[in-house]
Amino acid sequence: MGRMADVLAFTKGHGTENDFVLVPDLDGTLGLSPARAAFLADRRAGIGGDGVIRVVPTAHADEDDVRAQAEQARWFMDYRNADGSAAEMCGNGTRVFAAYLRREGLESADEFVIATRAGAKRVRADGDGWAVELGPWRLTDPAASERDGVDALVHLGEGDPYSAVSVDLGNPHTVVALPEEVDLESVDLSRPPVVRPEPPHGTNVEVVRPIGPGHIAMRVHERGVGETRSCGTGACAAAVATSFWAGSLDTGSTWTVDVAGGRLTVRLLADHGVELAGPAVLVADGTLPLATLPA
Ligand SMILES: N[C@@H](CCC[C@H](N)C(=O)O)C(=O)O
Repeated sequence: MGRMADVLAFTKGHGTENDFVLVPDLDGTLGLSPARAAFLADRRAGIGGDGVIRVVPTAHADEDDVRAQAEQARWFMDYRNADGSAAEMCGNGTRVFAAYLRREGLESADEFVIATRAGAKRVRADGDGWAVELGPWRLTDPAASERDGVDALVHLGEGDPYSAVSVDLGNPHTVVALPEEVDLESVDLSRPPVVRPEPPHGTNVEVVRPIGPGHIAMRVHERGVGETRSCGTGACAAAVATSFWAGSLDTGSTWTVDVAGGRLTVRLLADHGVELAGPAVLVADGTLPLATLPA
């Protein structure tokens, strides 16, 4: 499987409607330039997705620190955002990647480790879906955050900026504390949020509304994409930030996180560990003539 002489095989999948185009590159010879990734993610001219995942043996990864994970993890999730940029991590992507590896017989166990740019991550089958350990999380600026729970201001559309805290999940997140009087649905995520101080590598912005004990709703603007219907690392960052603001980063606490595309479960673990659980759906398979792809 993978590539026949002149076609590219792909699978379309999603996790809570955060959708991906998976392309197998089982011998590590597929060139996936930013332009190619962006073409595959294009919803009009290409296949369409929030991201593109190249499925490649860890031993064939370009990056030294990814190849160093080869002893633990046979397969590397090479994740690209819809604009073609590489991202360190994608929580929903890890579950869809795991479902793909199992369906294709590339992994056979119910629990295994995958390689990512943010380090090796353990995935396990969890009912109909998959769970993944995404930690360790860390506050990006512990000194500022611990002073008053805020280390950034986020401008969303017109009006005053909102207070936020930045959480690193391997990729960057800025979680906005939405004032009670502001309706989550009214927030303008049609344009990229402006974050100050400006994060050096950009950031994903989550806007969070508490629903009840251990329950939040979230919308997200993803770096390299735009507003998406879910973000797994974003859900973890939102649960961490909400716990932090509440002053109770209790190990073992479980959060239900409602996103536009469904529901995720986040569990805070010891030593800044965090587990994300939720569905992983493989929707369709197809092929594309290689000649239609940009170089
Ligand atoms: N949707 C993902 C995150 C994908 C990467 C992100 N856009 C970034 O650039 O960091 C998730 O489920 O975590």
